[in-house]
Amino acid sequence: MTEHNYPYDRAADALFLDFDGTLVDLASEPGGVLVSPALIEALQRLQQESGGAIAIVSGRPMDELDHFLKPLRLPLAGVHGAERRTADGSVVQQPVPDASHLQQRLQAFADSHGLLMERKRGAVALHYRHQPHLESLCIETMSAALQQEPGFSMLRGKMVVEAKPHINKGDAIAAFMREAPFRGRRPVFIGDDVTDEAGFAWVQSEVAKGLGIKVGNGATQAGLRVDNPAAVLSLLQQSLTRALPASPPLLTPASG
Ligand SMILES: O=P(O)(O)OC[C@H]1O[C@H](O[C@H]2O[C@H](CO)[C@@H](O)[C@H](O)[C@H]2O)[C@H](O)[C@@H](O)[C@@H]1O
Repeated sequence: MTEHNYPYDRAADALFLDFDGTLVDLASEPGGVLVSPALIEALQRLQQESGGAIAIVSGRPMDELDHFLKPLRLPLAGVHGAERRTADGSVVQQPVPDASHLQQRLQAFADSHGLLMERKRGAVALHYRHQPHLESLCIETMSAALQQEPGFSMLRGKMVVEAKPHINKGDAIAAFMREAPFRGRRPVFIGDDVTDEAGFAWVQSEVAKGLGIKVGNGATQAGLRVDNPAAVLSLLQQSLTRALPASPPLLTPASG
């Protein structure tokens, strides 16, 4: 890997990180993810040594991200960008449609099928990890419910189907990139899921000229690929300790 395509340079780049499946391994329940002290330490040092140009961009609400990442207070985008905390600590809430009817309707469906439903501000997630055979039914039910509820987009993730406002992770990263200390840097986004493709598309656009790094298998438009959250942590740790370039084995071309 040459210096030119070095995957992340803390002095010159702005780093955007997805949470589930990227920084932490997926768990059977949303509350069950484990955050290692080594990850907290790496993120803390990166925040200090990158001039604060690091943010988490997640489908989760920001209060959950704060909970899992405590004692860190990082810039955050939650609910796929519907809410953001900027580097100076200001909170920006995007206007979102009222999700209460949708949540009510889906709660009845979830209860009757023993599914887990997550309520978020302006969004709702229907999890079928414990009942994968109900995937099609969940997608059909969400799709039908959204016919009655304009203002939401349907988004499929890992064992989950979500309704969220018409905003995506690309919009959230673009908003950070208009602000200090991100402005003027090259955006690098690391993510693992279909929900991260909008982020890859934006960072690799002609406007942003950045880099997307996909975690794990699956089709992607990201330029590079890394194996799993453990390898992401190694990449973050390497970027703290090594001069350019980092050792190549962690990253491979994503090729589709
Ligand atoms: O954008 P992300 O940070 O990747 O968040 C996406 C969704 O992550 C969570 O669900 C996923 O992780 C759970 C814990 O590992 C897992 O049980 C579930 O099957 C996954 O879909 C979270 O619960 C959602 O709200 C996020 O949108």
